[in-house]
Amino acid sequence: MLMEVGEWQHVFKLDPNKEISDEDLELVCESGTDAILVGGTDGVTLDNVLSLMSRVRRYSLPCALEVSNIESVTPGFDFYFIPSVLNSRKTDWVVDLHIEALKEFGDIMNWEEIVAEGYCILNEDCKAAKLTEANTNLSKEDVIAYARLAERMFNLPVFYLEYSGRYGDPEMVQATKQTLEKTRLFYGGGITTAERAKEMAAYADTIVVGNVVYDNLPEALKTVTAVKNRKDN
Ligand SMILES: CC(C)=CCC/C(C)=C/CC/C(C)=C/CC/C(C)=C/CC/C(C)=C/CC/C(C)=C/CC/C(C)=C/COP(=O)(O)OP(=O)(O)O
Ligand SMILES: O=P(O)(O)OC[C@@H](O)CO
Ligand SMILES: [Mg+2]
Repeated sequence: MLMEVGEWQHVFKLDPNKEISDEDLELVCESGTDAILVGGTDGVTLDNVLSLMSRVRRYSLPCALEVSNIESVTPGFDFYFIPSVLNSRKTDWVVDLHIEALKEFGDIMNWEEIVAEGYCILNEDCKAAKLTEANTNLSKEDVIAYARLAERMFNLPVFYLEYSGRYGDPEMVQATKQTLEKTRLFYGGGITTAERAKEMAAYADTIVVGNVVYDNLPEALKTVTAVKNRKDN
């Protein structure tokens, strides 16, 4: 696991397909968050990725691309996060698109910059679940088995519990965290307040805050201090 990524506690996920003003972007990048993850499910193009990357690059924090399609991959990011949706019903989203990409980029990839993520999507209504035909009807035992698959069988550096757009079950996150030893647990979904950020950060290694940046920036900014000022920090 890359040392630096292993230290991230709080990350803002910015969607290249959404508008953000220069003033708001400055507040986000200077909030004290550990990194910016650029990614979204739909409408992600080379143009909007390049534009957002160059704007984030004015600030000194790490900037990573979470690859959602091969057309929008471009040099210039610090890291490339590569999702595999472990609970997808279609192999495209688990390995097939990855094999196609590796045939194209495999020879020139800098593996130091690559972070493979095992996604487990639990909100059936989010775009990522619909696109990937994820089986979101999972019990705690199922999720624990996916976490073990990610860590013990696939040796993935990141297991990502994704509830995008909906606040998840803290008990599920706690149980997953207790299962994992080396693999880092990312939690994302519905973190819209400092309280929620604090609650999920007590279990997940890294919390990812997305839509609230666009819906309520002052609340989004409070999630950073909520995580960074925790007693156990
Ligand atoms: C030239 C150069 C520098 C090369 C770099 C090398 C490199 C990084 C090459 C790529 C290698 C590689 C193996 C790529 C994988 C290709 C690929 C397309 C994989 C599939 C990815 C995937 C599973 C996508 C499905 C959607 C998904 C999980 C997206 C992640 C982000 C996410 C969940 C966003 C939130 O979405 P949602 O809330 O549902 O919707 P909104 O957008 O409205 O928020
Ligand atoms: O947009 P929200 O609900 O904060 O989710 C964040 C992230 O996990 C989405 O991929
Ligand atoms: Mg989003």
